[in-house]
Amino acid sequence: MAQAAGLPQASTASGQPYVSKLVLLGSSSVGKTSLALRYMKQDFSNVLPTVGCAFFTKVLDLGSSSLKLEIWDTAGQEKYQSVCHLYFRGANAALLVYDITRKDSFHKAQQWLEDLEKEFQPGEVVVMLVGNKTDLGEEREVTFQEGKEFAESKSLLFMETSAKLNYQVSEIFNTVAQELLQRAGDTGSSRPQEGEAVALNQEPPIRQRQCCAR
Ligand SMILES: Nc1nc2c(ncn2[C@@H]2O[C@H](COP(=O)(O)OP(=O)(O)OP(=O)(O)O)[C@@H](O)[C@H]2O)c(=O)[nH]1
Repeated sequence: MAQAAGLPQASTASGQPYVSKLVLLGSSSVGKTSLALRYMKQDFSNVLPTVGCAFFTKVLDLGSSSLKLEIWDTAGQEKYQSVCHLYFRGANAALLVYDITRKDSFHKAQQWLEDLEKEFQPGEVVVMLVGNKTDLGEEREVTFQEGKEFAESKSLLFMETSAKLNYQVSEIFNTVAQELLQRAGDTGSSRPQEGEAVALNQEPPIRQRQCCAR
């Protein structure tokens, strides 16, 4: 279904940050909450499964521009699936998270992508595939190459992370934020004019980044 209400837009007045909604999607226990907590609070601890959805905001300073990210951490448990679909309405960006030690979670991330494709027009949302738990390399079931190839085939951004070791966690959010700003037409040299509303869905589909890293 295409977006009806709540079109993904970064509305801003002069001097105000762009505002973008980012949703974390993926199977239960892949580490969505842990990635958000690591990024927001530099913390890693055993967390309880998310019920429904948790919400964080963070203002990123990206050179001459700033972006207010509203991070929506959804519950991965099957029983919350229908609720989670409500949360990704109006999203500007999505992180499709899987656990590199669980093939099933990789397949589930692919299903989430199909759901996003039903909800949004091509290129309307910045999507990054995120393979988490690289610290558990010995138990790996999804190779880096598999993740990268799938991401390339769908023109997604791709990175592997470890929330536990704080490996590439800020990078995933910063890379998505940069992509959002670029799509908002910000060149990094000027702030948007007062009252200007920038639609994030006017740009062509996502470019493949050379950001894949082990
Ligand atoms: N080894 C390792 N464990 C991790 C990592 N990230 C998360 N975990 C652990 O994985 C378990 C699940 O993490 P959560 O962050 O709750 O996962 P979630 O995807 O938010 O789960 P739901 O809320 O059920 O959707 C917890 O025990 C975390 O401590 C990581 O990078 N490495």
